[in-house]
Amino acid sequence: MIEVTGLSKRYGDKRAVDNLTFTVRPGLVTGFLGPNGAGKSTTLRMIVGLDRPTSGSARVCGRPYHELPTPLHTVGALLEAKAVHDGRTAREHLRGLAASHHIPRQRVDEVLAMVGLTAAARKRVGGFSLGMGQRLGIAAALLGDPEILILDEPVNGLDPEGIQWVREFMRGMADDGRTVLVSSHLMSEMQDTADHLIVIGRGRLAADSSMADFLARSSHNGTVVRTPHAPQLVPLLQREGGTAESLPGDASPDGALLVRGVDARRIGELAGQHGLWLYELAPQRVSLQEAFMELTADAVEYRVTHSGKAA
Ligand SMILES: Nc1ncnc2c1ncn2[C@@H]1O[C@H](COP(=O)(O)OP(=O)(O)OP(=O)(O)O)[C@@H](O)[C@H]1O
Repeated sequence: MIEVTGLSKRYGDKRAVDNLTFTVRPGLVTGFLGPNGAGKSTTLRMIVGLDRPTSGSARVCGRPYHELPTPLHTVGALLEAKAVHDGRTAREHLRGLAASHHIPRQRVDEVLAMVGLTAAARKRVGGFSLGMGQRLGIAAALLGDPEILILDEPVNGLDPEGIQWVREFMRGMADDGRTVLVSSHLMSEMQDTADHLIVIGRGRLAADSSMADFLARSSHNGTVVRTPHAPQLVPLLQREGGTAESLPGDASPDGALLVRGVDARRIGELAGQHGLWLYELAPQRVSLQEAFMELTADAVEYRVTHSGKAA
């Protein structure tokens, strides 16, 4: 469990993180999203004690990071590319880390196997591809068999096979009851991976909800309905509290409607009860990208109106 309470960080006049409060629960993959410069990395760095908050607190397993007796056994973090001696091999690098944290040597070979780097254990890290470097970073995070994993952009630069691997790895960790907090710019990737979302904009909390609820709130939701009987169907939908508008850009002779507020099943029932023909009844699957853009655009607009000038 990670508990962030009233967390703020100022750099001079800049509020990089502004009064954030949220909880990251075990057993779930929690996605941490926000536009560039929103304050994600700063927040993650404060959680793992690399940056000091201006105010507020971040606790992992009930304690501030610096009070954890054995931090590597509690939190494993992959933040920005770590400083690694290029001349060392992957195994030497991990053995160094293990030794300084009193972790038995054999754990190094275990984590190398977990991330698929056994064959590269004797290669010098300087010759590693970006993807191998990411795997090595994840191996380092796993050394202490931590309850909590924090991954900042773990799929950056990975090929599709690597992305798939990270996705399955995070799912496995969450299914195992661990807490997984992951930031990513790749919305399609997050949509397939995260159970829960924390979204920030300009350092502030913009959303803290399950993936399903986050998507359900989007105005992009709706059902496309194609019917020659729109004049009869639309009042029926309105009576049920729904709205119907012409589908933008649609030029077909039957005209398509985008219906909101009444689900596809009920639309079909209404049409059937009144003998109205439907040529198409298609619920729209809103993408995380669309829902995210909508939310973060709103946050910016709100701030402009609120203060009277662009913040
Ligand atoms: N050491 C620092 N000194 C001054 N400003 C900083 C410092 N670190 C971060 N910032 C500023 O704080 C804000 C938040 O930065 P941060 O890197 O946390 O955002 P982010 O959401 O991780 O962005 P990105 O997605 O681009 O990585 C930015 O405006 C950034 O310029």
